[in-house]
Amino acid sequence: IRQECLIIINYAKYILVIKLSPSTSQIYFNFSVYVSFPTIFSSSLIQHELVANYSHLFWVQGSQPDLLPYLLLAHTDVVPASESDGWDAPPFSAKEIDGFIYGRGTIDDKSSVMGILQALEYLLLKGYAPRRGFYISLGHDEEVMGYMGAVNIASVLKQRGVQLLFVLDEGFAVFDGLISGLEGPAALIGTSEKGFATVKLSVSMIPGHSSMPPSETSIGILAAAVKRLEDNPMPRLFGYGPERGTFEHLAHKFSVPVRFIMSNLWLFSPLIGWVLERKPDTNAFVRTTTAVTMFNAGVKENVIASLAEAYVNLRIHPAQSLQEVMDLIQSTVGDQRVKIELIDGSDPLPVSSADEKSFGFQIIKKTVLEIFSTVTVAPGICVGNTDSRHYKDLTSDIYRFIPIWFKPGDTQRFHGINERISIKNYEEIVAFYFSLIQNCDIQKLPEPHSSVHEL
Ligand SMILES: CCCCCCCC/C=C\CCCCCCCC(=O)NCC(=O)O
Ligand SMILES: [Zn+2]
Ligand SMILES: [Zn+2]
Repeated sequence: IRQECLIIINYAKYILVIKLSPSTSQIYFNFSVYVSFPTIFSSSLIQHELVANYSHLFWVQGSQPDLLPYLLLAHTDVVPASESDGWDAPPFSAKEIDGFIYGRGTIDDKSSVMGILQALEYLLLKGYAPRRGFYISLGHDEEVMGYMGAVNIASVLKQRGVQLLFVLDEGFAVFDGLISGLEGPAALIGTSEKGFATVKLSVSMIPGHSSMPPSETSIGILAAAVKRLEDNPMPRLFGYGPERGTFEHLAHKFSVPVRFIMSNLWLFSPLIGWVLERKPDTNAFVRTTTAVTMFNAGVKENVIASLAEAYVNLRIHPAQSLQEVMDLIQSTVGDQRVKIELIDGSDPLPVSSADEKSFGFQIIKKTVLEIFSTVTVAPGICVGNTDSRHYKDLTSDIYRFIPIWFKPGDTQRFHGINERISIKNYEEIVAFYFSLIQNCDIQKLPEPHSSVHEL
């Protein structure tokens, strides 16, 4: 396992270098996977191709071509990491501390890249031949929106006339102890994801000598605009989107007084929203979030800056549209001197099925319960964005879930410091995909209880 994790981490390291030397990281990845998964690369059931130079598409042939295929998705790139931010181990060392492997990408989502491939390798070694064919797609630029990797893979599949039964990507996880009053862990399967907007704010001004400053500078005007956005969060919308279904599903797992509140969301949504907004990870369920992520201005300490720019990254609650968010930014900033530009954005994603007849949801749920018998499974709205949104023309059912455990304090590791995965959890991830691939081989789901009763 440690060897695999080292491959994960070292691979992540090379992906980071991709901007300087893409071919090096590619060669390194190919070398790693060929060495680690020889059976996959020698199996007559598997076709592997590179898309957009660096993304990987695998087709695993099923013995029953009449069964609609599905797609397992993950990505090979990572966000940057710097040891000087306060990591307990160098972020690309894969150092093991107390049963955890530390490293950028261990949660997001190299544990899934390796987990999927490892599970497939084991299945092939056992002589397993799937009945239902499936694709594995490993994008190389998810962290910069997937416009090269996922977009091109989706377009290749579309050109080939592929229709998918469902897609399973990263996103949600198993949450334990994150919401007070909720008894036991909850596996949230993302049936949708929030929209997003990246907005650039800028102020331009004639530069001059700092000894004779104007009463307001470009930096001061922009800083005030950014502060207004932080001081005036987007409206609380808890209860108006699919997050309502999540809490309805989980209601019976809350301790008694809270259970009553959770079971009556028609009355208590504002109260629950008020409680959830107190913590950044649960606030993400409540509203469109606003994060000022970049601020650039000034070239010299004695020159009035001619240009100040800030980037604001928003994640849009499903009860709002991109246009509504842009209008609110405009009115909150309320200063004509601040130029507001939408750099990129999208509305929230459609909601996938999660009922008893939903093949993808039910198979993922069954697999989760096989591995973790004590968790409660519920649908949820993923608060981050994933490559899976580029596949929405190929299927109506997209799910976002990796069985990674998040305990208190762990959500900050996502894109943060001390990202890590326990060795035990990595084993569980391999077991999850190992089981999922076999569970997908049923022809169709058993009849739901309700229709049996009707008969
Ligand atoms: C029982 C309910 C507890 C809920 C607590 C939810 C806390 C959410 C924590 C983590 C999930 C974050 C998922 C984000 C996945 C996005 C992957 C990614 O980085 N994409 C790029 C991007 O969004 O910019
Ligand atoms: Zn990710
Ligand atoms: Zn990420």
